[in-house]
Amino acid sequence: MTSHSVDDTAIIDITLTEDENPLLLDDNFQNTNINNSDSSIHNTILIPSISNFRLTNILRGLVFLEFFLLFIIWLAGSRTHLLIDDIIHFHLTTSIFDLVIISMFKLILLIILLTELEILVILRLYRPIDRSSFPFNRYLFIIALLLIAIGSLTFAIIKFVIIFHQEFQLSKLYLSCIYIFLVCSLLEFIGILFIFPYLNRLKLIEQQQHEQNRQEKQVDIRRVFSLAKEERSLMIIGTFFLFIASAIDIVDIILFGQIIAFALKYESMHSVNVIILILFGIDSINCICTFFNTWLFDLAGQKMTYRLRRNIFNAIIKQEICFFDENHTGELTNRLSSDTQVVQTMLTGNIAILIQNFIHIIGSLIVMFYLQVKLTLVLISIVPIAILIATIYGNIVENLRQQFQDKLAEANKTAEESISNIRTVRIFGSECKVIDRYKQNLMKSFIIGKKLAFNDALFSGVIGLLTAGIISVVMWYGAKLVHDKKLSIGVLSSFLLYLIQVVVAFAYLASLYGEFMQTVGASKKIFNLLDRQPKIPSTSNESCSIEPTDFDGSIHFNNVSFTYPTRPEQQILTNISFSIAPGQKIALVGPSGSGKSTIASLIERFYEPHSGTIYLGSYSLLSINPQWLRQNISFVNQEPSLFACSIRDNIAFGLDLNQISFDDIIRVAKQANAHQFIEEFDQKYDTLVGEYGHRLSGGQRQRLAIARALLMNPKFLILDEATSALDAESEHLIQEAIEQAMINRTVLIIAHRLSTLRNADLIIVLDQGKIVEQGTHDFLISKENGIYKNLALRQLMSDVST
Ligand SMILES: Nc1ncnc2c1ncn2[C@@H]1O[C@H](COP(=O)(O)OP(=O)(O)OP(=O)(O)O)[C@@H](O)[C@H]1O
Repeated sequence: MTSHSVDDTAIIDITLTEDENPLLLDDNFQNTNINNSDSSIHNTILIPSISNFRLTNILRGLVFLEFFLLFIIWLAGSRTHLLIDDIIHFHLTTSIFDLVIISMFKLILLIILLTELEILVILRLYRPIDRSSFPFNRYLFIIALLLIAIGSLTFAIIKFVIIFHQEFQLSKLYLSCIYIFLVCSLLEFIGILFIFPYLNRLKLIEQQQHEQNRQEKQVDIRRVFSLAKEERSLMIIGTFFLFIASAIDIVDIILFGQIIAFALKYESMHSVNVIILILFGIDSINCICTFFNTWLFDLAGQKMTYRLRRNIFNAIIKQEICFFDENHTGELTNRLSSDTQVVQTMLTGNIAILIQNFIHIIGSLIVMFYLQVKLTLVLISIVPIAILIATIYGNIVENLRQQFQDKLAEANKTAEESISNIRTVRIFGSECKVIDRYKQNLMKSFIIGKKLAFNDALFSGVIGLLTAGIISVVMWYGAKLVHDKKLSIGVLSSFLLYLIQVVVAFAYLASLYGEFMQTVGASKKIFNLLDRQPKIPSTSNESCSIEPTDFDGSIHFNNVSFTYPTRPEQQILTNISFSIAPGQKIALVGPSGSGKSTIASLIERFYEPHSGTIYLGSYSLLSINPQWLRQNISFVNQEPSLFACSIRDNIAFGLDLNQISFDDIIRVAKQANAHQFIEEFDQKYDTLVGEYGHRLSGGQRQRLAIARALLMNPKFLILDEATSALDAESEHLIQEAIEQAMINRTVLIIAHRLSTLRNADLIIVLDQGKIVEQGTHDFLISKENGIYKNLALRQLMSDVST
């Protein structure tokens, strides 16, 4: 495989055998260019957004530079016989041939592994399920890369330590080789540590390319941090206090060491007293700084979450109706509650811990180098191994944690569904069934939870063991130095306290990694929501801003066909054409599922037709301001849902309470025959209706919904089965109200009770999404074998039998 660039485009050439090539199986893969040549197939994948300045290329360049420099210095610095001498009489302290050889192998291995890893990640993206095509896991590649980097760094440190303490002088060229090798090994190690986030980023870029129609922005670290952009100043001031507090932690240890040193001298307590006083003084400052940094970071967190939740809610509410068909309510509310919480914890709480531990590590290492160079070098040579183990294990735990969250979310969905449908559950006596279903789903999360508990404990154990190991090694070496009279006990004590601080800080950082990955996951979901542009706008924009002042209530359907996006294979409406003249009363009838409510949804622009046009007056529905549309077209749907507030607020829901008088509310309630039952309640119009209006009867809910629609004073009124839940008396009263409300407006009624449609100007009969008959009641009833006539007869017979 080779990698090169064309303008801003990176092309990755992949040579695979026919069996191995997963891309060949993917019909949808657009940018694959396949050239057959004998037994191998040469594919070119075009990836426009992968920069040449990517981490893998920087690492490739670095190992190449390292080898090149070492090789040149080795060649230039040795005369031919010395060059051979360096190989034949190789010795760790005097030869540099080993560095050249290691860097050469490193060059070969790193280039192969990095390249293979990149291919693996990119290919897997296109065949995420077919794991059998990939014999190697990407983690294996990463482990191999890390082992190489750690091996090289450890070798560099050992060689550095050994030659640094030998008696004889080494040439400058020789020393420069050691320095180059050490610095490059360190940079390579750091670079490889970043390979995980890099690969995730690469994956994101690829996903973006692959799903071009989805407007997902790349979630990188910078973007996650941009969430707390407005709280930057609070966090900067907080960091200032944090910096002082952390610096005091470091100074504290110097003072502890001095106290031990003075105490060991058995002299007067004066010096100890002075140091104790200083210690108390600076620790008091430390407490004040800790108060300020905790307060400022927490405040920033609260502000950020407040803003983020508001923005997410705005984004959710503006989405088109189809979005809500596709997404579960529980998942969306989860974005608002737990995902924002995860981001808050990371961006404010954990950032403070990160900065504090970082300062502890850097500050402690500086002081440790100052106190004892050799001992610090021993520590530094062990720490990378500890980081490697902690990182690998941290990833395993993190994967489990992710699985646990997913399973728990599934269980929550079941619980939420059962609770919100509790009446249906009770009617069918299905309590045991839903309890069992919840238990089964919960069990799945519990099984992973058990593994997680074990692995969490093991992780703590591993970290503890590593800590103990590092402390033991450094203690042993420190004790040896004290024994050899090369180090004082006071310095060793301070050194050990610093050591503990460094090790604890590393342990914290290792545990933060998992949380950070969780934050990236949560932020990705948040950004997907924030970035998502509704496919149907809910407010006006350039394409839909018309507010027809001359709208007379007429509507025209011209060859409209439609399928629901969530069920694209089922055609719901086919070539529907009809016109509703101003002030007409039109009825839609037909068997259940024939598409009547769908027509109403299209007029409300909940969905858009796949072909054909709907006109309001002389304007296409798509060009009209959606807010204007909702003010002029009211819709009372089959299952009117109310909000958990007062009757008055429910009736006034679509309008600003300051713009309407209480008299208006009473007037429409009277029109909808709701006034009488409202007056019978103790608190009348202030009566609370409960969640979804469950404290009212079905008929009462419908009458309130009609009153709510009438208050909007719409030019066009849609009544979808609006009288279905009423008894004969109420239905009669409602019919009267509707007759009244129809004056000066156009009405579209969708009703099964054909007897209520006698006075309709036009009845449109639908069957399987097509208009099969239309005309007045008398016309349709006179048709031999007509669908309407059959429906009417069937209804008449069932009315007689009941
Ligand atoms: N949100 C949706 N997503 C996918 N399919 C839907 C959706 N809403 C309705 N459908 C399907 O569209 C078809 C027409 O439904 P619609 O509600 O328009 O029928 P209807 O004539 O009003 O029926 P009814 O008289 O029983 O209310 C049905 O097959 C239904 O399953």
